[in-house]
Amino acid sequence: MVRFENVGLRYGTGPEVLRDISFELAAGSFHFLTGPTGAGKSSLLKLLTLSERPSRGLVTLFGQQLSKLPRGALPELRRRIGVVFQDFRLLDHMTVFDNVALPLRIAGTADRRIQEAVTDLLSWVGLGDRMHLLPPVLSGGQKQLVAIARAVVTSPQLIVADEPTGNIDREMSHKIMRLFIELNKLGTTVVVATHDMYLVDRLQKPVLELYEGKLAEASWWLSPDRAGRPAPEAPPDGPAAAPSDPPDPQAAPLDSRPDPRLDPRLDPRLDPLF
Ligand SMILES: Nc1ncnc2c1ncn2[C@@H]1O[C@H](COP(=O)(O)OP(=O)(O)OP(=O)(O)O)[C@@H](O)[C@H]1O
Repeated sequence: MVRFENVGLRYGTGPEVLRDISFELAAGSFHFLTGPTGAGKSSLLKLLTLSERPSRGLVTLFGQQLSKLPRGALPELRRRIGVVFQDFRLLDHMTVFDNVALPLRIAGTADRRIQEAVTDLLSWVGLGDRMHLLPPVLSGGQKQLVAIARAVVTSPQLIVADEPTGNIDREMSHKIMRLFIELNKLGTTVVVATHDMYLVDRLQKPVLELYEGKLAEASWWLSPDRAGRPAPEAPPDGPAAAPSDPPDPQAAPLDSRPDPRLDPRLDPRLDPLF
């Protein structure tokens, strides 16, 4: 689905902000992208969403090597990618319905089909009663849900989300992540950039970790320093621990977060979506 080989990126004549990036994402996989501020997460997502071209190295998307494609071929590839931007990028003068309908209208979808698809999707994300409002009257989380609905309405093969849970409360974050998990279950490949290590630890999905423009060698869902215990040996083809592993009673508490054993809503084993 996605393959990066020794990719580098520089903006203009500036220094390389991404260096020697190599990884592969299988179709239908779910990955987090983490790293400190300025590590290069958004830049990597720009490469993934074809907003930037690499300064060096090879990027292959949907089996097509980008350097071999003429610029005219990019729009067709872009239509296969749903992007959720950090700042939503909703059109404030258009209703929630029209924002979500826009990609379908651009694709020339028939009105009746648009009506059906957008209404269903907005109900699915819990905004069925907000369809005719303008974005400025929505909460941050609701805007994020609209942005996600717009990104997925065309059933893209790849969804890329930049900080989709930034500045919203825990409950809404969970709701948004559940949406991505549902879409992933339907076969969509998902990449979510986040600073929220709580979600990363809870969801137990593979992690791409960026530091100063480079990918960390081993990128698994749980780092030893976050768990307060040594990491188990990572198998070559899977995460360091099975998602179904029971919590380790000897493990140090995960900073100040609530103990999931005391709050069933936070226990991944009790939540079929986690
Ligand atoms: N358009 C641009 N022109 C020049 N430099 C840029 C541009 N966009 C990003 N950079 C630089 O690239 C580096 C990586 O930035 P990027 O936004 O990718 O990091 P990030 O990990 O997403 O950060 P954050 O977590 O704060 O969103 C930074 O040094 C930044 O200043």
